[in-house]
Amino acid sequence: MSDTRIQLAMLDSMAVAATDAFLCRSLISTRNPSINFKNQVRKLKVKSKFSSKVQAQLQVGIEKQEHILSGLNLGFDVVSEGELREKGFMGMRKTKMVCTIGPACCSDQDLEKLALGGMNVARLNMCHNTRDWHCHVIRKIKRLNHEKGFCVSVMIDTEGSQIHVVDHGSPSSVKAEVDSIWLFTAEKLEGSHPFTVQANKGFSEGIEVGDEPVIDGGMASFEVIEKVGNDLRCKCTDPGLFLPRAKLSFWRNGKLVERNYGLPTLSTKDWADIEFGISEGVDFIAMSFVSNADSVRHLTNYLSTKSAKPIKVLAKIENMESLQKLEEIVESSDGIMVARGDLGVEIPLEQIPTVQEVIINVCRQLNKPVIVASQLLESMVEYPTPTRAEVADVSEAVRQYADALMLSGESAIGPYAQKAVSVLRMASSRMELWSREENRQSALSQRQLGVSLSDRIAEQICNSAVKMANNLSVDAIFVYTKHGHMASLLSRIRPYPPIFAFTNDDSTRMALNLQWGVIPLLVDLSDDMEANISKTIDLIKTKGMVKQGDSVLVVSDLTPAHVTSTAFQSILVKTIA
Ligand SMILES: Nc1ncnc2c1ncn2[C@@H]1O[C@H](COP(=O)(O)OP(=O)(O)OP(=O)(O)O)[C@@H](O)[C@H]1O
Ligand SMILES: CC(=O)C(=O)O
Ligand SMILES: [K+]
Ligand SMILES: [Mg+2]
Repeated sequence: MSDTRIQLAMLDSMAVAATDAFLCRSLISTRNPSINFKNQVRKLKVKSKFSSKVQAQLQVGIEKQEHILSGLNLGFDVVSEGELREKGFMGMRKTKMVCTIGPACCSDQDLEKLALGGMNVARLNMCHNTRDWHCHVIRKIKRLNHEKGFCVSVMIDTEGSQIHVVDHGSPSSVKAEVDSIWLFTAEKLEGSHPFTVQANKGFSEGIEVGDEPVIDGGMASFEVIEKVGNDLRCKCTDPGLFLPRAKLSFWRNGKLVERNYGLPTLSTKDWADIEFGISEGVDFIAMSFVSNADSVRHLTNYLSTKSAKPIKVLAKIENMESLQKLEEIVESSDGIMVARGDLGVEIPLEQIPTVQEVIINVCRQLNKPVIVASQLLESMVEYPTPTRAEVADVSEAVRQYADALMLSGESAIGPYAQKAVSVLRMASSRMELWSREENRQSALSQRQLGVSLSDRIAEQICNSAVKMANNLSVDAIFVYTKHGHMASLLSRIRPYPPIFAFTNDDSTRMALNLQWGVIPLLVDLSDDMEANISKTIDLIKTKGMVKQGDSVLVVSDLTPAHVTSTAFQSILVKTIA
């Protein structure tokens, strides 16, 4: 073929592929400046004449590549970049947001709006819907990340073994009146059976006449008046509602009947869901109804052998056993969720706020990210504004320094998902600012974190780094990190400035998404720290995001091959020239 014909053929196929963002990505992922789509096209265009249709297609390709390149050079996601431009370093939101994805927010457009609103992690609750449905959602999110420059991590949440209502004869709620008599059974009933509730198998094991079944931690209460086989005949003592999948707990003499249901933390279905999560490359698995550290370690070990990419395991604290073994569970996990929905079924509601604070503090002490979940803006499942009490609750979680806040039904089934996200965003930004001022003015030292971690050198370096960053009022902290270790140690101290975590590991980037105050950025890093620093500062400068005189504090956990001692680690303060 002649030169021109080869070029023509190349250009034609490029034109077709230009509309395919996948090619753009692969061009970029080579990070090879010689394979620059625009230059290639420009070079070829001058020599050839093409139809306007082909020209237009090429232009789409160029724009797509430039859009992606503009973020990828610095690994910035479009949301963090926009926030930095708009609000400056100190205005960046520190508290992360997790949104449960459900039928009300699963279209491409809905997901994009949530991502634009600041969703850091999308949660898929495997209790609901089909694996196929979840698969579609995960792929949509990954596509959005790739094509539109977002950085949304994916979490699946296991169903776990819990006693709940399977069928109460209605797709919505059913009222239980005082003194009405109900049959609780594990048998599946065909046809209409008023006053009958199907629960899952084994629900009545160890339950006696006189015990009190409680629905959703107090939505309605009953008394067992007769036990026939495995069925319970019950009288309603406190009227209320059965919601779909309502949770069931049993009380005796004012105390929760603690039962070993004989059910494993992970059921056969959960393991199948975990396999699904591995094959779809999720970033987090939230494990429901954890009762000891062994089950967490078991899953972690399993994932380390079965999954090519690291998947973080989050243990959900939602029953009495997990509270009793809190420290060992926190230590064994990669992070924690305060699952207040089920927790409120097992402990008196008035204990939730203090238990939440204890869990958050233990997590910070042991350097694990922590999510506060359930009912944060519950009224927004129905209404477009939250109650004042809900805003106060969200603000309290932010003041307590939770890493992340989670929406459940507010995003999954409510019509006001984006509004709920913006309420979280605004309430957290406001409280972050307030706490910072409050800490500064009253010189209140933040809760002292004791020396508690195995890597004491890195811990002390990060403690000192944050103290310096705060005292010197630097504009940002830059940390260069392989697995996110130093980034999380810095986050743990909750510094005033934001933490820009530069990593060349995509899994690290996605995992850091959950951590307080960390903006994870994907960049090529070398063994040469000086080069890494000047490269990233130059890139940020090129984008006009820093100005002369801004200062950044720099730390790193990257150890060049020729250095063997951790004493290499040091703290630098750079003023932008
Ligand atoms: N994928 C989904 N498909 C349909 N409905 C969903 C989905 N995800 C969530 N929902 C709905 O949103 C509500 C709240 O969601 P969420 O999963 O957070 O609560 P939950 O079921 O109480 O959580 P958990 O079972 O983990 O304690 C659920 O009751 C359910 O009705
Ligand atoms: C989130 C969850 O599982 C709960 O609150 O129970
Ligand atoms: K769940
Ligand atoms: Mg739960």
